[in-house]
Amino acid sequence: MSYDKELTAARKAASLAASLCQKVQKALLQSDVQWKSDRTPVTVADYGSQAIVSFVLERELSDEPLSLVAEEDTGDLCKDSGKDTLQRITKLVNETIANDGSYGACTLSPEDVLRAIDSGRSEGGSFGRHWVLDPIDGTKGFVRGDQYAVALALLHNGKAVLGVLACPNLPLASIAGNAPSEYAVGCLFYAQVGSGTFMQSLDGSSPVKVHVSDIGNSEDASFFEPFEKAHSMQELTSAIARKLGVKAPPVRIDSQAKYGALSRGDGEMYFRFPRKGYREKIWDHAAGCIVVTEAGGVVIDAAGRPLDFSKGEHLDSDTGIIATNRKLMPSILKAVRESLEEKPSSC
Ligand SMILES: Nc1ncnc2c1ncn2[C@@H]1O[C@H](COP(=O)(O)OS(=O)(=O)O)[C@@H](OP(=O)(O)O)[C@H]1O
Ligand SMILES: [Mg+2]
Repeated sequence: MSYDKELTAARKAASLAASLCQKVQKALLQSDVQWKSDRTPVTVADYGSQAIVSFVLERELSDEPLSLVAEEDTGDLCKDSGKDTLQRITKLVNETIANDGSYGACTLSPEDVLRAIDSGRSEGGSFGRHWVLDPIDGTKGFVRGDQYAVALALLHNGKAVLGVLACPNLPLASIAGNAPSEYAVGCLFYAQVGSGTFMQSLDGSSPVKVHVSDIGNSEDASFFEPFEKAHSMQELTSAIARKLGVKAPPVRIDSQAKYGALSRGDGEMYFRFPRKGYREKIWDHAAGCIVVTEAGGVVIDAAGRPLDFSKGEHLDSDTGIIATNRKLMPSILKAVRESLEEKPSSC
């Protein structure tokens, strides 16, 4: 089955959302950042990005009802204190649509923007088609001025069948070895089941097919992990790396830009071990997972199982996530198992 039409719409949606995010990040105002009840930040760009993606998918795929599982909702924007923020988001969304030019004189009202954001309230599940969106993955990185991604995937009967990652600050050339890059930035990765993974620049260069690294000796391999210490146990990942004889220091970058970088061979492994009790969300992995697997890689949990996106908004894995190439996976799983057995149970 082909998802060409859906992929074209997803690339357009993620690219437009990324351009809104770039504009906000360049001149971020203090009032653009708010804190959610789970003590994570949300910005006008997270909301604007979600509204744009929902708008573009509705417009481009109008022959099917949109089911969207997305991170943000309008709870805080509907309060009186959210009115100015909603005006700012509406302006950003309309400017982005006008700049694109393909939707004529279309202008969204604040109510249209609220509706577009709230169309992301679907619960997903194992039947039918569900879009999965993180409008800004790595909001902390976004606020810091670092890496972030717009991550959009389509699930069909519980499986990710296409994924798009827009990474506005990721250099087009390899970031291997954490080397500061003088190259242009702004990458769009996309994959469709059975068709491989491609990367192009966000400003529209011709796509190139990408492939994960084929290094099979872990001593020559390097690994990615979350930038934020609170998102993964760095003492555990360094123990795993020691067992594998990895010499290179960890490459710590925010968001699913890690999956994108891995898919083109900038590094060989991505280790993610949240602390006990944290439940992973499908929008933090669905797009990245298909981008890596279609590039020849593997993404599994620490128990060796493929990620299951069919259970609603959460992944049922609570053991950690590993992405790598096929050659390295067996030795990594062994090192992970041993390191988890040695780990103090308080972690
Ligand atoms: N405690 C904890 N443990 C693990 N993961 C968490 C945790 N808290 C948040 N999150 C989720 O992490 C998303 C950011 O992605 P990363 O962890 O890969 O990036 S980072 O380098 O740490 O910033 C981040 O995505 P966004 O909220 O979209 O930014 C969260 O979904
Ligand atoms: Mg987010």
